Amino acid sequence: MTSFDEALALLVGAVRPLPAESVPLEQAAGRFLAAPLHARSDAPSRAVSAMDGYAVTLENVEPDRWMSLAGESRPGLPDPGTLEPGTAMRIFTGAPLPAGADCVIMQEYAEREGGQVRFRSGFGPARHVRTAGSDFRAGDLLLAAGTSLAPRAMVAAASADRDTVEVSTTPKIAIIATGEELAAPGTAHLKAGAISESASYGVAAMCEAMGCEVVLRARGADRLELLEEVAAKALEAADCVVVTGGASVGDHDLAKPMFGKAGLDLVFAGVAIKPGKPVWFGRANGRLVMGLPGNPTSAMVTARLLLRPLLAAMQGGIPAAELRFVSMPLAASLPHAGDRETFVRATATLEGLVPVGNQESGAQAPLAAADWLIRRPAGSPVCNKGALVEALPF
Ligand SMILES: Nc1nc2c(c(=O)[nH]1)N[C@H]1C(S)=C(S)[C@@H](COP(=O)(O)OP(=O)(O)OC[C@H]3O[C@@H](n4cnc5c(N)ncnc54)[C@H](O)[C@@H]3O)O[C@H]1N2
Ligand code: MOO
Repeated sequence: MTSFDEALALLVGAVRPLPAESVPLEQAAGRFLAAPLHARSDAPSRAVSAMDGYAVTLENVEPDRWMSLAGESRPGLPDPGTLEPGTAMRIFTGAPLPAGADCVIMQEYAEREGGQVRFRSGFGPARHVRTAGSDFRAGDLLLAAGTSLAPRAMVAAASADRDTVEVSTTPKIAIIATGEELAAPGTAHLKAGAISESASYGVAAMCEAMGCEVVLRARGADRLELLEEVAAKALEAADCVVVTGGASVGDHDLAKPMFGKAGLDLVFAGVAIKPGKPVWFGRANGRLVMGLPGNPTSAMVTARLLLRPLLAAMQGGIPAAELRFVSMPLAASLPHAGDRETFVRATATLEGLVPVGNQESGAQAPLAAADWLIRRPAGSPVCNKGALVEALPF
C-alpha cells in the first residue's frame, strides 16, 4: 500500500497551481501570494522613539539636574529639527528623533517645572530608539511567493506599503457526502436509521480556512445513477471535488465508481495510515478529486494530512509548510503502534500532549478538543510519559 510520504509526493506532482490575480489588500486575507512581496521603503524610515518621554543626548544628562525643554516631536511630523545642545525635547512613541539625540528617557523618570525637566536616576541603559531600517530595508523580501496570508502575515504584507497584492485565484471546491444513512443536521432524529451528516462540515470549514470557496455541497444516497449526476455537476462547478464516505470495499461504497463515467484516473487509492486507510486521490474531467473515508475522525485526519497540502499546492503554496511537525513531550504514555503509520489525536496541556480518550475512527465528539496529531511510525514500541514525539497542529 502507498505510504503517507509517497501519497504526498504523488499528490504534489499531480497539481498545477491556478493562475494569479491582483486583489486589493483588504481582500487578500487567507489567500496565497503568487509573487514575492518586497518592501517599498525602510521601516522605520528614520529613527523614531519607542516610548513617550524626552529625547536627549545621553552624555549631556545627569540625574536630578534641571535642563531646559525645547521643542516637541509628534508621530507623523516630517522633521522635528535638531536637538539644541544641553536641552531635552518632548517626544512621543513613534515620533521622529531629532538630529543630535541618541536616547529617549521615559516620562515616568521625568519631573517638569515650567520650561525645565529633570530625570531621576535609573532611566538607563535602554535607549528606547528604533533605528532606521531596524524592522526592514527598502527592497527586502517580506513574504515569499506561496506564503499564506494568515493574520500575522497580513501585517507584514500591509507594511510593504502596497495597496494590491498578487495572489492565486480562489480554488472552487465541491463537497459531496455519500451514504444512504446521512441526513441534514436538524433532521436525523426524524428518520429511523438516519445519522446527522457531520464530516463534510469539518471539510468545508477547512477549505474555507485555506482560502477556498465552497461552491457546491451535496448529500448523495448510495445509488450509482444519482451519484453520477452529482459527480458531473460537481466536476462542472469546481476545480477540486472532495467526496466523503464510500471509500472502502463494501458493496455500497460508490465514491470511486461515481466518477467512472467522467474517466476517473486514480493517482493513489489506499494509504498505509491509521486512521484514514481508504483515502484516495485522482483526476476526472481535468479536475482534482479526493475521496476521504466516511468515518468523521478519519475524514478530518486525512483532510488535514492530504487535502490541506493539496489546497495549498493548488494556490501555489508550499505543501510542506502545511505539514510542519514539531517535537512535543508526551504527558501520558502511548501503547505500541500497529502495522500502519498512526496519527494519534491529542490535546495540548502544560505538561505535554495527552491523547484524547476515544481514538476510534468514527469518533466525532473528541475532535473539537484534539488540537494535535502525534505521528507514530508503523510498529513503534510503547512510548512513555515525558518522551518526545513528532506532532502536528490538527
Ligand atoms: N471489510 C472492510 N471494511 C472496512 C475497511 C476495510 O479495509 N475492509 N476499512 C474500514 C476503514 S479503515 C474505514 S475508515 C471505513 C471508511 O470507509 P468508507 O469511506 O467506505 O465509509 P462509509 O462506509 O461510507 O462510512 C463509515 C462510517 O462513517 C459514517 N459516515 C459516513 N459519512 C459520514 C458523514 N459525512 N458524516 C458523519 N458520518 C459519516 C457512516 O455512517 C459509517 O458509520 O471503512 C471500514 N470498513
Ligand atoms: O482508516 Mo479507518 O479510518 O482506520 O478506520
